[in-house]
Amino acid sequence: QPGTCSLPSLSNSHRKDCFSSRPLSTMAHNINYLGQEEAQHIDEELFSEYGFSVDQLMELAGLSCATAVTRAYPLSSLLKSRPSLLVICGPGNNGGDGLVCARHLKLFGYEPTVLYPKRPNKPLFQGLTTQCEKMEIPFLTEMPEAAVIDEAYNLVIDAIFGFSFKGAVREPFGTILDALKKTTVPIASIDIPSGQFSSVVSDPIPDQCPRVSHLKPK
Ligand SMILES: NC(=O)C1=CN([C@@H]2O[C@H](COP(=O)(O)OP(=O)(O)OC[C@H]3O[C@@H](n4cnc5c(N)ncnc54)[C@H](OP(=O)(O)O)[C@@H]3O)[C@@H](O)[C@H]2O)[C@H](O)CC1
Repeated sequence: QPGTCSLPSLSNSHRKDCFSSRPLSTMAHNINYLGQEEAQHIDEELFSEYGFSVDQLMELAGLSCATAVTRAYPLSSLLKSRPSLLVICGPGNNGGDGLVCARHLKLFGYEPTVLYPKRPNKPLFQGLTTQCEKMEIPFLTEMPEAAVIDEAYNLVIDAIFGFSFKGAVREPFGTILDALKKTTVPIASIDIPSGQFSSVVSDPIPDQCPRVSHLKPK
């Protein structure tokens, strides 16, 4: 749902300045999203009943997210001299969506940098990583401090965890989520703010605008 905005959660004026240039009246308010189990069932159905493949859905998800970023944060609206973005990718399919998103954002004229600390040993993710590298998208070796992120990047794309996150967060992602919570640049979350579905994590990444979910609203 590109452009979906939880306005009451906007407490920071800097973040607000960077939000979509579209009028707020065009944004959907009060949408109820699918829960974790429901989302996982739809996922299974798409694979088993409709014959979609993971890479097919991931490519669509990543492209949709990149397109939503171009609408919410057009190049002309960015505050820094370079169109720099930090894409943080987790170890599952949400992270794969992030790699696809980074590739398309580069094609759209942005300068994404990727942090991908835990890489699955699977051809799909290896291929997505190679494609980013071939497009000269830089990969960081460690999570920068919050102040460095605020200084260097216009926007963070949170592709850390989607609907399969559970339990207490394990390293290195605890440190990464803690640093993200201290940043003041906008964070655009792919699918859901990381940590949201956990009954253990009491403060997931703030639910900011835009949340780019490719799951249907209830
Ligand atoms: N529905 C669709 O059309 C599509 C959705 N896609 C995207 O995929 C994610 C869901 O992907 P999935 O791989 O199932 O899960 P996640 O990316 O959310 O996370 C799984 C990895 O996270 C690790 N994990 C889980 N909990 C923790 C924790 N507490 N601390 C640290 N790490 C955690 C987990 O590790 P394990 O060790 O438990 O294996 C996994 O590595 C969905 O949200 C969409 O964004 C696809 O693109 C396909 C289309």
